[in-house]
Amino acid sequence: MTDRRDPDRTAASGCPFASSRRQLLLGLGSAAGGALALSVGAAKAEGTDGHQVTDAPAGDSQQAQVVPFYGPHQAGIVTPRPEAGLIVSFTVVAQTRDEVEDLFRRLTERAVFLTSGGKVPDVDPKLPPVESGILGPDIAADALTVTVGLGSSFFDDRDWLKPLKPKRLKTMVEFPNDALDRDLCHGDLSIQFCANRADVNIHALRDLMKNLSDHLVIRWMQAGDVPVIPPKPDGSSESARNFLGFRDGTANPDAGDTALMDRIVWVEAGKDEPEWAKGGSYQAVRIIRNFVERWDRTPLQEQETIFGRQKASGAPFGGKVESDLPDYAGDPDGRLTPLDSHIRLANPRTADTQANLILRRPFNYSNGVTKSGQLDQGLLFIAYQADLDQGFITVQNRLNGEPLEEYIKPVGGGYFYVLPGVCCPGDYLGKTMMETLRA
Ligand SMILES: C=CC1=C(C)c2cc3[nH]c(cc4nc(cc5[nH]c(cc1n2)c(C)c5CCC(=O)O)C(CCC(=O)O)=C4C)c(C)c3C=C
Ligand SMILES: [Fe+2]
Repeated sequence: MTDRRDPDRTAASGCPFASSRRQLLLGLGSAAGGALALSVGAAKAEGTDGHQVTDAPAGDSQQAQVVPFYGPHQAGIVTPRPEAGLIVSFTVVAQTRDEVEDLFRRLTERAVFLTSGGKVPDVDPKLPPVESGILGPDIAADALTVTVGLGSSFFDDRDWLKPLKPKRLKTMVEFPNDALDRDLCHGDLSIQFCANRADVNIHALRDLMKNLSDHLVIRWMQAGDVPVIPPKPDGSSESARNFLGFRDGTANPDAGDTALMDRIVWVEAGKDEPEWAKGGSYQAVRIIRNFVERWDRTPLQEQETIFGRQKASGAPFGGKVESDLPDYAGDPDGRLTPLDSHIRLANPRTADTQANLILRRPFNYSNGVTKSGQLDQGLLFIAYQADLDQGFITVQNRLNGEPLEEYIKPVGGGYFYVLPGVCCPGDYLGKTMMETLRA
């Protein structure tokens, strides 16, 4: 276990987490492996950012799982990915400094309650119930995380905020294979909900909608899920499959590696970003439809060539198991792994392209059927990086024109800046930003 405390924060913040050990997440080999640590009843595990995953005293072990809200970074990024995900994009009505501060304070207050769980207060039956009631009178945390990001328009539409905009935050523009539906794109504020069950995410959303209706209006949303696969008896783990039948998450950077996450995911002090943004991260969201009927009629060999991996095992060509590494240096002409395969374009594994690593946290989605009778299924792609240009945008530009494009169509999404974490009671989301303005 390594102690990688951030000396700046430890000294300056006085926050309780700052002096706690930031252990590696127990048994966490990858983001997918992390999900295992959480779901398979690890009574207590600590993420790379000081978020301890604990079991609360009541409820069954799954429902009682708490991913603490407080920490230098928001939870829901390097913390284990549970089964259900939901991204909601909002238009923010709040305009003035006081209104925006009120939004952040109340959003923080609700997120603290929802992510820790508790009892719904009784109310005079002549009044409307305090909340939806869809989880019953005892709210279980169920590993819920609530991760808040801000879109470019949030800064652009408020003159007083323009000077504080994160350097690389911009409005997502169309890539060549995109067919973006503007009703499914962008937004002032994003909330990523992740939990063991979809109804926990919906409950949290309903709570925020009820309590923050004066500040937030939903623009679009997309839910998804991904099975959490328990580790094998020998301790090894396998990634869940996407709706094209391939294991997805295999080569994701290790979310348990603090130094790596500090380099590729978190905006740190000293980078050319506003000081307030330290501890945050860029979030790229893409709703990518999969043409599954066409895919299911494509020969297996062609499918594998498109991805550059074996479908059954997830192993790279020439390898046996999912965790084997592809050897591109020994295959410069792409005889084994085609140069235009998805994995080779996404990560050519050269010294230079180490700067383009991203942390993926995708979910599969199924939205029923289109008007023309095709299954409307795909990938809710979510990725985090310290530098949006070097990360998602560079990787997507390398993927432009890839053979996989015949089977996928990005239709929505957006870019957001995930706010730094909330250290402790009294702190609130966006406080560093708001205090910069008041200074
Ligand atoms: C711009 C970033 C990426 C988009 C968009 C994207 C879409 C997408 N991916 C799959 C399926 C797989 N992706 C895999 C690996 C992989 N994908 C990206 C990036 C994007 N994918 C990266 C950086 C990597 C890792 C490459 C590496 O380091 O070797 C894989 C292989 C297994 C894995 O490592 O996860 C699959 C399968 C789909 C279906 C999709 C859009 C619908
Ligand atoms: Fe991919």
